[in-house]
Amino acid sequence: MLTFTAVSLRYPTATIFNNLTLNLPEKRVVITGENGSGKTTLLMLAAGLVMPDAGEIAFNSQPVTSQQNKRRIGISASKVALPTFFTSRELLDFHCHMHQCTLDLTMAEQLGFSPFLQTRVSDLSLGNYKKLSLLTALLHEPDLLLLDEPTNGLDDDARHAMNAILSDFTGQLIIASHDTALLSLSFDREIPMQHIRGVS
Ligand SMILES: Nc1ncnc2c1ncn2[C@@H]1O[C@H](COP(=O)(O)OP(=O)(O)OP(=O)(O)O)[C@@H](O)[C@H]1O
Repeated sequence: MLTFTAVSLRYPTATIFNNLTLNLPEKRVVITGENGSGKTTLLMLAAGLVMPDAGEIAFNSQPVTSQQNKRRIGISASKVALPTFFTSRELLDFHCHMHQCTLDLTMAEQLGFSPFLQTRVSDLSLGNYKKLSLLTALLHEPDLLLLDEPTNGLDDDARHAMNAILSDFTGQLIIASHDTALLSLSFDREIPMQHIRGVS
């Protein structure tokens, strides 16, 4: 279960969260909202990649920044940039080394990514970069998977494959999206950002 307790975050231009308390016990959650409403920021906080000014964010009762949770959490978001100097395969090897997992290329094959494993990350097309980002979120079999607009940039075949992969995912899944129509998934809870920020 993911919990935000009295979380505040202010950027120079705006207060994004003000004393937000939010419990997410549901397995499959989709967060909706217009551009700039704070969806990505919420996921970045949940991944421990953005620090709140105040408050605590925990997964299964431990801070998301704990060593144990770093291995349990997977995130794919455009703001999480991939190192460009690796080939895709090198990056996946490195990722699995860091997360102590064995590299299984089945998902890469499902997403139609196999022909691009030897391509340098800097040279990937937008859609293939997205696939690689999704692979880095998924390969270590996280217990909490945070996906920002997971279908953005994917062609039809890859989108179907992604939906199938996510249907089989057994951990907690939190998706941020302004276009849920492209996700053929059922969710236990849909929360508009307006509501999250309104109750904060
Ligand atoms: N590092 C930052 N510094 C200052 N402001 C930021 C920073 N990151 C995000 N913001 C601002 O915070 C607000 C929320 O941004 P965020 O990216 O979380 O929205 P979003 O709902 O994911 O948007 P989109 O649907 O366009 O991806 C925006 O006004 C954005 O400009």
